[in-house]
Amino acid sequence: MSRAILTAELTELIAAALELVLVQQATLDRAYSKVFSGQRLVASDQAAVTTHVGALLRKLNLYAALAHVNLPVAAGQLNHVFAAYLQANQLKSPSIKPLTNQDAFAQRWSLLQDNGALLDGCPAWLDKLGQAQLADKWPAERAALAAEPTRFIRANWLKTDRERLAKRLEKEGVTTQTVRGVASALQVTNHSALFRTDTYQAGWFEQQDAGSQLVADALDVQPGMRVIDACAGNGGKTLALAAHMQGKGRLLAMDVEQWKLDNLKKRAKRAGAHNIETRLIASSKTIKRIAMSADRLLLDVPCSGLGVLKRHPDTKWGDTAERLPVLAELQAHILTSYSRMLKVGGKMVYATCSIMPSENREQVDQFLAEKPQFKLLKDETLWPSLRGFDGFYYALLERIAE
Ligand SMILES: C[S@@+](CC[C@H](N)C(=O)[O-])C[C@H]1O[C@@H](n2cnc3c(N)ncnc32)[C@H](O)[C@@H]1O
Repeated sequence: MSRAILTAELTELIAAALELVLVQQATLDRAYSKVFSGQRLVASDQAAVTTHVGALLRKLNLYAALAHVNLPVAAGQLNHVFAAYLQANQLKSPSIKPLTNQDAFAQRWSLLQDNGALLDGCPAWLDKLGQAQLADKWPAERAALAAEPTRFIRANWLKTDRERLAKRLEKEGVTTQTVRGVASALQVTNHSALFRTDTYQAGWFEQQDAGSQLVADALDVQPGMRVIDACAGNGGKTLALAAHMQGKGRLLAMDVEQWKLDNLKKRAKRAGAHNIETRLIASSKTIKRIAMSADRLLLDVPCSGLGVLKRHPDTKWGDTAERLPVLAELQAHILTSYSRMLKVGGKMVYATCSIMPSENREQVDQFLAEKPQFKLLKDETLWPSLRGFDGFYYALLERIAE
């Protein structure tokens, strides 16, 4: 934990972010942008807010149980949960009273010690799903998903290399270390205001999890190719693909949300990625028009996000469980209908930020059973428990016939 005593100002910001997420159902990103807007906090204070909000949300059910509060947390009970969090982590705030005396609190703790899922901040629906899908593997992943996330950045090869980037960042007070096995990744090792650096403004790096960088690497993109990123979003992986292409060839970034493509364009400009074209998917015709045109195709499909819970713990307390069947249908649809954009001899990656087989290998197997013109070259689940990266899955497939 970053500090033992929280100021009243930080306490207020943390409470405001929690209220936005838990009572008003805002996403965590939205809540942060709202509470930080106009604040001009120093980097360490901003980090303190995100650290505490993240830590509380990762184990919300545990702190709620300690506070004798039921989920979903009602507005009037948020302070009890916050008080339980502070007391459990031996933190103090001038504006929040301890929940109870230490002996009574220790008694509450001791009653929960046998409940592994609760201690890992895992809701019952997720624990059931994880056990059903991952069996013996699940407890280690469940624990890893409750850990504090690591900050990774990707050196933008269009402008620099990893060593030059590390040196320039150090001069701006950002300390880093290289990440073994991920050629473009640096791990940020201090609480620094990354996005306020000149290095960032110059487009030398993007914040991107090391696992996400590996997914982009798996597509084996080369300069001069015709590449499509069909679920590009804000362009995290698009920009990594552009770096592999070194400005040569064409990279088409598509999505169903225009505002995400607009963000992507701004990021591409800063990164110096000039061979990216964006296109909104308005209907199935957008896909049909470019059938069999791509050497490489990335399908980074909408998913549950159950591999990236460290970074987005709010996912556990929203409506993810109810959305799973809808997502499964969408994933199968995208695989089947978007794969037609790939040329014969071309390769595609189907990827998710989930570690659940139902969204991953099972989708790929079902697709291959229906489409013998594709073959699986390899697939991999990036387990959060292994290297501290977020959890991802990718399958590399080749189109072998029309
Ligand atoms: C996992 S996110 C993509 C993340 C992005 N590739 C990155 O690395 O930053 C999935 C994206 O799929 C988009 N999406 C949802 N439905 C879609 C559809 N039917 N066709 C294409 N994209 C879709 C979402 O808007 C979202 O941006």
